[in-house]
Amino acid sequence: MKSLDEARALDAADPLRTYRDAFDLPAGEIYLDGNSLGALPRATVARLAGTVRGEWGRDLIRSWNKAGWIDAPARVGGKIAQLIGAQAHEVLVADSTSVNLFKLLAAAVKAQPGRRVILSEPGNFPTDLYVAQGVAETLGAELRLAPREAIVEALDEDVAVLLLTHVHYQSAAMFDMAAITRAAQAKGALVLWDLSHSAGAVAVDLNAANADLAVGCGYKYLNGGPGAPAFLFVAERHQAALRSPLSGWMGHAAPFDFGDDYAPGEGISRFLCGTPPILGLAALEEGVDLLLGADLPALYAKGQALCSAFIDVVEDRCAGLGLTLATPREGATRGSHVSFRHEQGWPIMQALIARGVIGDFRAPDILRFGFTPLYVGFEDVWNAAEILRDILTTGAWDDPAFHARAAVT
Ligand SMILES: Cc1ncc(COP(=O)(O)O)c(C=O)c1O
Ligand SMILES: Nc1ccccc1C(=O)C[C@H](N)C(=O)O
Repeated sequence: MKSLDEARALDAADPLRTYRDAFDLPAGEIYLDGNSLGALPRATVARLAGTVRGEWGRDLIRSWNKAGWIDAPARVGGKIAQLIGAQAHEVLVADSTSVNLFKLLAAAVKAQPGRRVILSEPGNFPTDLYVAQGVAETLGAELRLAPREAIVEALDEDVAVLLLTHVHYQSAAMFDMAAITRAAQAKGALVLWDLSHSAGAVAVDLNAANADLAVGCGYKYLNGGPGAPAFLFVAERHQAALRSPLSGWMGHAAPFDFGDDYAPGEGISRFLCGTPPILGLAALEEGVDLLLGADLPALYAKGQALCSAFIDVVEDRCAGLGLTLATPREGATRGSHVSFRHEQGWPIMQALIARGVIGDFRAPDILRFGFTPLYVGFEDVWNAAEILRDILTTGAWDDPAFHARAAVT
């Protein structure tokens, strides 16, 4: 992409262009952080008002049956299944990604008594590693880390489960899900994929890859809102054997029998724990419905094209200004965000945010830009790169206000 005119022509030809109007985005800003918190769909505002005023306010307790509240985790899970190549009854919305990691890791380790190792890579998203450490401590297992180039060789007969994030949260590098799954299964291990940066961003086909287990966030590309409930996937063939370590009543075979003894529910329902967060589920359903209405192959192609355009324009217009690409160049091997390293990454990102380009910073030196194809366009790409160039060439980032650190990055 060589000019603003070219960017505008690409937007004019974009079949997904009208989706931007489905979001309530602040005027005058370029939002490039949908990989951390997706934008607000306009329909969500009305849906939440209806759920709060009508279902909660008027129908009260009757809404568990009347408004289908009790079925929401399976219903919304079944919709997410369409985005990740799973069958409807293999996906459930529940808890947070961290809690779902705990449930599935513990279930996978417990199901294979002869195997005591959880294998992952250093630099995986922290919660994945922290939860794995907690599971290992709780079950007397061990967390083993191996760099991704050596991950296949690190698989042996001690590994119960391989835990990987499909699209890396910093570099956006994407694993070959089918190949890694095959290699792990050949050694008798299960694989748990964290799809937080994949679902709604890139084509995922869990069933085609013969995947075992997966989890993912609801508040990134699914646009479910801050703290939206997460999802989990358990392949049909594993559902009868795996048991949730969090044996709450909503995962019981007959919660409303109120018996004293736990009996796991049929199928994936056993991975529910407590009462589902209905407001969060309602918001998430709106975000997922919006995605399901879109032409998904076109959506993923646009995400790749936006990222490639940003890489090209930044490398061209910001050449010699201290940025180094930290993301794979090849579109098919990365997710829908782009990272550049710069030794002054933090103040540069604060200066960008002050100019209305909302990305984020990841320690130690990563400037991260998310390109959510439903509401980001090529003109945004061009303008964001131009503002970045201006900040770098003028040195505007070197202001005390931009050096102050915030609690949440
Ligand atoms: C790969 C990955 N896993 C998990 C999470 C978060 O999990 P939780 O929603 O439990 O905070 C994130 C982002 O926060 C993430 O990027
Ligand atoms: N849940 C959050 C709450 C506050 C700030 C960021 C997050 C993120 O989701 C970070 C994201 N997972 C990341 O890839 O960095």
